[in-house]
Amino acid sequence: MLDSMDSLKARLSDPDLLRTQAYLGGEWVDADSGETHDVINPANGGTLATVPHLGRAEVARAIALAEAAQKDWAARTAKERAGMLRRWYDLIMENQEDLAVILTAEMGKPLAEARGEIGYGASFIEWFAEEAKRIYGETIPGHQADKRITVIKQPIGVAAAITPWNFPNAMITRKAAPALAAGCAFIVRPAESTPLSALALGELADRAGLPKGILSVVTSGHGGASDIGKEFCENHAVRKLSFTGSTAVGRILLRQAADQVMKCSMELGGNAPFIVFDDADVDAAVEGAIICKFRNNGQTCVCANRIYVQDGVYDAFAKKLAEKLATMKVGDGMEDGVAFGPLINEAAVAKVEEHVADAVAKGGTVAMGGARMGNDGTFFEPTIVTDATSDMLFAHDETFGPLAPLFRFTDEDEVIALANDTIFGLASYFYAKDLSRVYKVAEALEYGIVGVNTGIISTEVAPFGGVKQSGLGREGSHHGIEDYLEMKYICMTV
Ligand SMILES: O=CCCCC(=O)O
Repeated sequence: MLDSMDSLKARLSDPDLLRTQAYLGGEWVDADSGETHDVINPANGGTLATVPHLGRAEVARAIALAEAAQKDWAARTAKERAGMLRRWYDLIMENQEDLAVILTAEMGKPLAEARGEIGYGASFIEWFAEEAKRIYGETIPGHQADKRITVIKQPIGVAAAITPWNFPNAMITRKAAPALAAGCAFIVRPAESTPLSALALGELADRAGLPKGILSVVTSGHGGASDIGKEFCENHAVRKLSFTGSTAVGRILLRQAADQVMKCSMELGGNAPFIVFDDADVDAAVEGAIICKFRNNGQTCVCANRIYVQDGVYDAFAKKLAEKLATMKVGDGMEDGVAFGPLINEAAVAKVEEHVADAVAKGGTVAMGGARMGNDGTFFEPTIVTDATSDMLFAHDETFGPLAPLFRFTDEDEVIALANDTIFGLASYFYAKDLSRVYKVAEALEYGIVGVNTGIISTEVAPFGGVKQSGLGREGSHHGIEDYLEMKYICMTV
């Protein structure tokens, strides 16, 4: 059982990957105040490590070091930057198992899923190492006979990021890789519950030879995020902020960043609809729903939050979903065969409980699960609520847990209106076979991402991001590097 630093170290082939100091300008440091905070294993409540609780002063130093290092980094050839990123990628893949163990220990997702996240996270580094060499400019025919116009793209400068606990590796690499490939310096404040994965990435970046100051990992505990967020937003050297997390926090950061007109990328909340039409392959839809609703135990911004099933297949879908879920094991993510780990903390469990109780009070039926499990850890049964209706909390609020509410619908226009009836617009999914329906529905859904006959939409090659209050900007794909670049137009008289 991983419930202490010693037990975690003993499980690693390379215990030096377990870093417990912040990585600031290429050095491993403690907080000026000496304060630390604990990193807890959600599967058993054990303390895995303590890491520094940095304040604004240390973060300001990281920013100054980043600013000092960035111009040299940007002046290197794209090939040089790409080579270093490629070394970082190789080291991550060589250490995939250890990184997955660290990730499972601090976050809870099953080890197989953690291995998948390490591969997914690394894929952004591989991808953007290649994209570094394709930051092309433009020539534009002059507006006068003696004019020549060219457009070049340059790194924006120092980029800062605040990342979430649910993907402690991939949400860092998806931001760091395009930033570094573009020639920016990058500082990340990882979530307070999952700093160890971030620090391990820092260790491997160091081994890959990234120049000092180009990457910093600044850790802090409860309450520290808002201080660090303020430093990121108020420090004039920071020219770009990228955030993945809740819409509520995203709004605060956007307001703060407005004072120095900082470029922002925001990957915020979702409330993904998952629609199963009568003409769908129901078995495929059940498979898709399991992956999409229960990935990371429902704790993913692109997880289905509302499952709409058409009358003709409603009962069959509900039955098959319950049968499949009944075969899947809940437990400590380090154990073999576990499909669903613990939720991240007590508050997460309380939210699922609240959504179940609210649904029951409003006429919903708990067809499966519905309760927390055991006395230790933060485990919750995979849950299905049938007879879900639009007045229930989960219709408008992301549950972020293993609760699948099944809404019944009859008509295509009706379900599109229901699916779009939210302030969010990140991911959506539907299952159908009729080709004209597929086109029509895909176009009508007001979301940045639409999965058609698939429950998995995440890949480094596609632009990930939302519309409405789900965010600004896109991550991944060839578009993902643009957020870290500025265009400069040069007008020349010849
Ligand atoms: O919660 C959001 C993390 C995004 C995970 C993904 O890339 O699929």
